[in-house]
Amino acid sequence: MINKVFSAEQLDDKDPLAHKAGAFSLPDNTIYLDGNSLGPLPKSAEKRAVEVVQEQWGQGLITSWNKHQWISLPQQVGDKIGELIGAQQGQVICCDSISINLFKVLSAALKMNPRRKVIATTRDNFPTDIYMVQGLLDLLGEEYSIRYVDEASISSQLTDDIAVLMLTQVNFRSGLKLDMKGITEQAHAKGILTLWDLAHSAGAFPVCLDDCNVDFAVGCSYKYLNGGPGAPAFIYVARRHQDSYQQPLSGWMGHSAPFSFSPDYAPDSSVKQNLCGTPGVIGMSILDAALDVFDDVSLKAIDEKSKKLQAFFIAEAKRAGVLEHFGVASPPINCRGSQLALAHDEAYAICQAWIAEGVIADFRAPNILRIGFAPLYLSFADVEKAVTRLAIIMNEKRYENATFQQRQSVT
Ligand SMILES: Cc1ncc(COP(=O)(O)O)c(C=O)c1O
Ligand SMILES: Nc1c(O)cccc1C(=O)C[C@H](N)C(=O)O
Repeated sequence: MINKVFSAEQLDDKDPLAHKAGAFSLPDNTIYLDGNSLGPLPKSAEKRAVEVVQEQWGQGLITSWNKHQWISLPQQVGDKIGELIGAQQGQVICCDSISINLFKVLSAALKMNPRRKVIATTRDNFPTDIYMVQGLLDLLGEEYSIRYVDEASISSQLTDDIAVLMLTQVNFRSGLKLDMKGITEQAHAKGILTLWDLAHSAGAFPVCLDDCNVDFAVGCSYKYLNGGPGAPAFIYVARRHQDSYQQPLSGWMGHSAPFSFSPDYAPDSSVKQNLCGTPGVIGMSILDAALDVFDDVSLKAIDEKSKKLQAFFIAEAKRAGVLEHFGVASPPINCRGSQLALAHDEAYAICQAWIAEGVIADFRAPNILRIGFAPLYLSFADVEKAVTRLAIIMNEKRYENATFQQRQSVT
């Protein structure tokens, strides 16, 4: 896509998103290739954190539930996220974590497809997705089971005993991006409900939940949405399912009238039913402000820049001889999300050596150096510097004999 006719400087000069880096508080002398794990701090979020703590909580006390609309934040933030994932208003709610939301949606979906007893997913799905199914199956008993389908040929493995097909659109390790529209259509043809995990999709490229006729989706906000560590997750329930949807974590915030304090649970008939207990207002307010970064940019432009950054990385890495040291564990650029996986037996040590040189990427077991490209704050000059530093590490084998933290560390 990019042949080395353009320098990093030229590419940065004509980058329509170049100004966006100014919206983030980024540390000096750090090149951040890990926004696919934890996005950096938007300045708008920093400002809101102070405001929500000092003014809304500190001064407003309990009156802020109404005065600052804390009570409707989950819907307000949900709808803002909805705009980024192709969902019309009233179908997305911000709450809890992906793991908890998976439990809610899976339980509800099984109830909606009662004659079928199988949840299908891929074995290489992110572990929590699989663990949550395993936990649910324990509760449901032997009648229900999990079935693993091969990521490379999902459609041909869809059978009419499957109740729910739970997939992550972008594989957390390889970056493989699944065909949401095609797979959803084929699942529906077999009477299967679909549940998509958008952890590595939301905020990274255009997602079209309504257009793809998806049934349910979940996702997190701490990666490409830059909501901060442990920021609340979200759930999408397609409008056509909201009447029959019933999730089992029947907390008072999902009640149709929580402040009636009735002893009997009566679920809200909207996506709001997914609320369980009191929302984490501080974290959700910070996320609300963080999402403002997307106000004047399109996901199409973000996707286009991501592809250019990735192509530039590959071109530079080839030129500097870096790629000779690695296997490429990701599919081609048009079949992957906003990340690149490079395989090497010493990937952990290489990642730590790169971090020591000011370039933060990820190691993912067993042997993947995972590189995330977040176009809102990453420049072509950053990519060039990152490759230069990786080339020195590889050519001089600087990762050998170094002592690093335990392999249990996060990156
Ligand atoms: C695909 C996917 N699902 C879920 C999670 C995590 O879920 P939770 O937000 O519950 O920690 C991650 C990463 O942390 C992920 O990559
Ligand atoms: N959610 C994370 C966390 O709480 C700590 C460290 C990393 C994470 C992650 O997001 C991991 C990430 N989902 C991944 O794809 O590897």
